[in-house]
Amino acid sequence: MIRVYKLYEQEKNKSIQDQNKQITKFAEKDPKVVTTEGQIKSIETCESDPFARTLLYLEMPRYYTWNAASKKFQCRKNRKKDDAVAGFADVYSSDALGRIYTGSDILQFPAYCGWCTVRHFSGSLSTLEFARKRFKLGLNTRRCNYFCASKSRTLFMIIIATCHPSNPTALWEKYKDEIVDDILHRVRMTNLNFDLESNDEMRNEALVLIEDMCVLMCGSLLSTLGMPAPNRSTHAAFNLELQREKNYDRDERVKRVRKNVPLLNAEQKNVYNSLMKVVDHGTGGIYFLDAPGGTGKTFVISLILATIRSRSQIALAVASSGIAATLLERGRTAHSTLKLPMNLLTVDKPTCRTTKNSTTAKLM
Ligand SMILES: Nc1ncnc2c1ncn2[C@@H]1O[C@H](COP(=O)(O)OP(=O)(O)OP(=O)(O)O)[C@@H](O)[C@H]1O
Repeated sequence: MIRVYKLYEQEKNKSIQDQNKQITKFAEKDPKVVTTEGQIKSIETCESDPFARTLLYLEMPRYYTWNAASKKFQCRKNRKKDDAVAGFADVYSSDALGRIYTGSDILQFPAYCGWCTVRHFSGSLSTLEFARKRFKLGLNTRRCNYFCASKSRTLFMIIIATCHPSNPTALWEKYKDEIVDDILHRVRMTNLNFDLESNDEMRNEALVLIEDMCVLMCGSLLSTLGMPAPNRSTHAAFNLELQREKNYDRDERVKRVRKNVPLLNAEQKNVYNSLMKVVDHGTGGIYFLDAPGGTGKTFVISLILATIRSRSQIALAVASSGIAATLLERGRTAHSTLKLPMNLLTVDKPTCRTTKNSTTAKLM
C-alpha cells in the first residue's frame, strides 16, 4: 500500500499527513520523527520551486546548497535544468528504485521522495541515511527495515534485462550506492560501526544478487547485458553458468522432440540424424548447414538443441548476430559467449579471450 506523508511543524507536536489527509501526531521526543528547520525548509523549497520537485531527495544537494544564515535552500549557480533528471520527472511509482518521483497528481505532497519513502514504508532507506548525515536528524536507525534497496535491485534487474538501456553501466554507477543500502546496513550492524561507507565488496555482493535474479528470469549473465560482471569465485561462477545451461524444463523438451521429430522431412531428418550421431559418439567437428531461406534450418537446429537439453546435457546456442541469436532458445552471440575478439576479419590469427581456467572454458 502506498502512503505519502507530509511533515508539519506544529507548536507542540510533530505530525504527518498522508494522502488521505489523515494526520498522525507524534510526541515531541518520539524517535521516529524529529523534524528540523532544514527539513521544513526543504519541503517548502519543493513546494515553491518546480525544478526542485523533479529531483530525488538524494539529488537535492547537487543543485541546492543550504544557507545557514538565511536558513534556506539556495539554488546552485551552475544547475542545469535539462540534464537534471531527464526523462524521469513524470515517473510515479513507489517501487521505482524504491522512491517516489514527483509531478504526479496522486501526490498531494510535491517532491521530496526521500521523506515519502521513509514514511510510507515505515522503515528506512538510503535517503534516511543521507538525511541523517546531512541534517543530523538522529533518526532511530535500529527500527529500519532497509527493504527498499532489495526492491531497487529487483527493479534494476528488470530494467537491465528487459528494457535494454543504452548504457547499463552508467545506470549502475548512478544508483549503485543506493542499491547496496541494505548490505551496508547489515555490515554496519554486524560491525557495530555506523561510520562505515559502502565499498567495492558490498557493490560486488549486490551485483551477484542482481545477476542471480537475471539468470533466473532471463538466463543472462550481467556481462552479456553490458554490465560489469560480479567477481565470483571461479567455483560459484561455474555453478551459475552450469545452472543457467541446465535450467530447462526437461519434460517440455521431451514432448517437443517427440512431436517435431516425426515432422522432419527427409533432408532435415538426414541432417538431424547425422548431427545427433556426432553428439552421441562425442566425435565432434565443425558442420556447416546451408539451404535456401525458409527451408527449415532453424527448425532442425532448434530440435537438436531441444534433444540435447531434454537429456539434461549442455548445448550452447550461439549465432553471429544478436538478431540471429534470438531465433534460438537461450541463444547468445558467439562474440559474447566465446569472448571472441571484435577484429576477427582484420587480424591473421585472432584468438579468443577465454582463459583456460575460466568458467566458460570449463563449461565448454
Ligand atoms: N519439418 C517441418 N515441419 C513443420 N514446420 C516446419 C518444418 N520445417 C520448417 N518448418 C517451419 O517453416 C518455417 C521456416 O522454417 P525455418 O525458420 O526453420 O527456416 P530457415 O531455413 O531457418 O529460414 P531462414 O533461412 O530464413 O532463417 C518455420 O515456421 C518452421 O517452423
